[in-house]
Amino acid sequence: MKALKDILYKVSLTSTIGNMEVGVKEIVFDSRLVVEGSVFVAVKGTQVDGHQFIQMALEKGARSVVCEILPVALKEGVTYVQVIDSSKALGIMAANYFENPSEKIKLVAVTGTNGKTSTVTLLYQLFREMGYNVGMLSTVENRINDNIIPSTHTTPDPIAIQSLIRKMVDNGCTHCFMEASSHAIVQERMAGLVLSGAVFTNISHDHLDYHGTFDEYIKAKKKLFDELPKDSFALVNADDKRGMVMLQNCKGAHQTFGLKYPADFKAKVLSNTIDGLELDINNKQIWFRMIGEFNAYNLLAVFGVAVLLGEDEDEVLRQLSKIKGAQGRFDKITIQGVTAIVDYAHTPDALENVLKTIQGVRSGGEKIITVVGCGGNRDRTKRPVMAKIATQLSDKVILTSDNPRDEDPMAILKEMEAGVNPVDFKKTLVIEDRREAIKTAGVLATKGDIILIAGKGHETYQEIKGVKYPFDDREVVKEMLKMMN
Ligand SMILES: CC(=O)N[C@H]1[C@@H](OP(=O)(O)OP(=O)(O)OC[C@H]2O[C@@H](n3ccc(=O)[nH]c3=O)[C@H](O)[C@@H]2O)O[C@H](CO)[C@@H](O)[C@@H]1O[C@H](C)C(=O)N[C@@H](C)C(=O)N[C@H](CCC(=O)O)C(=O)O
Ligand SMILES: Nc1ncnc2c1ncn2[C@@H]1O[C@H](COP(=O)(O)OP(=O)(O)OP(=O)(O)O)[C@@H](O)[C@H]1O
Ligand SMILES: N[C@H](CCC[C@H](N)C(=O)O)C(=O)O
Ligand SMILES: [Mg+2]
Repeated sequence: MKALKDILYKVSLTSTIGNMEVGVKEIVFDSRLVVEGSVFVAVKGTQVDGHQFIQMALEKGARSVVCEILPVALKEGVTYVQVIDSSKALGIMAANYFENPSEKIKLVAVTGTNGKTSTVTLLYQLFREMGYNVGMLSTVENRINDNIIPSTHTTPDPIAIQSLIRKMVDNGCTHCFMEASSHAIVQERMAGLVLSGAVFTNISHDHLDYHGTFDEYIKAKKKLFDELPKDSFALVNADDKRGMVMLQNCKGAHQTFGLKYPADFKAKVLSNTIDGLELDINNKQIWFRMIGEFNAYNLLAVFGVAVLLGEDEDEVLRQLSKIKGAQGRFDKITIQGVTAIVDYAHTPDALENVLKTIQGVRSGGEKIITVVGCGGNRDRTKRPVMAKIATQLSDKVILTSDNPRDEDPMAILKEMEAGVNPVDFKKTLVIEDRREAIKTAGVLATKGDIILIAGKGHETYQEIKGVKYPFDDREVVKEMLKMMN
């Protein structure tokens, strides 16, 4: 068992009371999960302050406490450690507890509003194809080589991150690709990790419910780059005007990718069809199975990371062209001439990109029918914007439920409807039940039409009032397309 003082190595301490040699069985930040011999870390959360639960943690057998504010009454025999920032301490303690696995692996984090899952999945698939043992932490799933570990967050809590990376190292992984959500960065879930590099995909409207303002949201992303070590790389999208902001004061090697502005990793789109993309990268013409300009960015970011990690350019491009990408991202199902696309676009920017991509690849007068909703308990400001984009860029739109969570689905739909221009009322339907909405799209479609089902991608549930009911857009689409036969 490790001693508390070793687990606190590199943590900024304010004061300590009691025996620092006390053994630590587990690090716990939720009092309900305390086991005998744990150290309880009291974290100020978004809902409650973990300091309230110190007493409960001690009753359940915690032998030491790490906190920002010491309790008024101290318990005999307990070690109390006061720190400046408990969330940060938690990350560093988790790293020490698991013996700093991120120092033994090439760890690359990807941040940005859209494209994180797509980029880390492509990286994971590419490095697997190139014969490496690889780990991945993503919204869809976590992986240690071919072993799948279900994912609960885009970026898990620090204990889960460190324990997963420990397992990766123990299983011989040389690389790990992970998503860094803005929530995770602000909440210090990334603390204690040693990164070989970080990637910035783009930034647009999302999560303002959490960050308050767009500036705060940008700052959250920038924090990842501010904290990069000297021997790492910072690879940013040169075509996103915040790309350069990420690089200000960043100690990592500055690297850029893009299609428009001068960049270290640059490409030209030669063709963009419903079957794939042809890009010119360094005077080599390569065909990829991914669709849409946004995927050109993801592919370039992946190419850049691989080259910066020392891989051979030609080999990377050869292997990348075979790869199929992440689940639920532009997933295409075609039956009887009708194409349905299931996509995780759940932000205005992503929805606009996907619809413009579909417009760009359709060959003639086919209709675009879009089924879309917005999640409950999440950023409300995006609701009217997404409805507006959907109606402006489609021939027919069915507004429906996403994950209503604790909100009234019809109230969410009203907020979406408020964004629809009067001229577009005629093409807009509101159907609360998502299955019915998807099936109605099938009824409205004729041969050649393209149906976009946006917002839930890979998700296999629909969350309503705390219950996750089984629901998979891809399965419902298959039912719908069969029904059309
Ligand atoms: C809003 C948010 O981000 N919350 C995350 C946060 O919880 P919190 O600190 O706010 O929790 P809290 O309920 O206020 O509790 C504060 C502290 O008291 C402790 N506690 C609480 C109750 C008790 O009885 N005893 C006790 O000790 C809690 O364990 C916690 O340490 O820290 C937890 C541990 O890391 C996360 O699990 C939790 O994610 C919640 C479930 C969540 O839904 N998060 C979403 C918004 C999220 O993180 N999403 C991003 C992706 C977003 C995107 O890009 O799309 C992600 O990375 O997944
Ligand atoms: N580089 C990109 N730029 C803009 N849109 C993108 C990009 N890559 C993917 N998208 C669109 O955004 C959607 C979400 O992509 P992805 O899941 O890769 O993003 P993410 O950043 O992981 O999202 P989340 O924060 O929810 O985990 C995709 O379904 C696609 O529609
Ligand atoms: N990681 C994002 C995903 C949103 C996906 C969408 N289907 C929704 O439920 O709003 C979140 O939790 O905000
Ligand atoms: Mg993701």
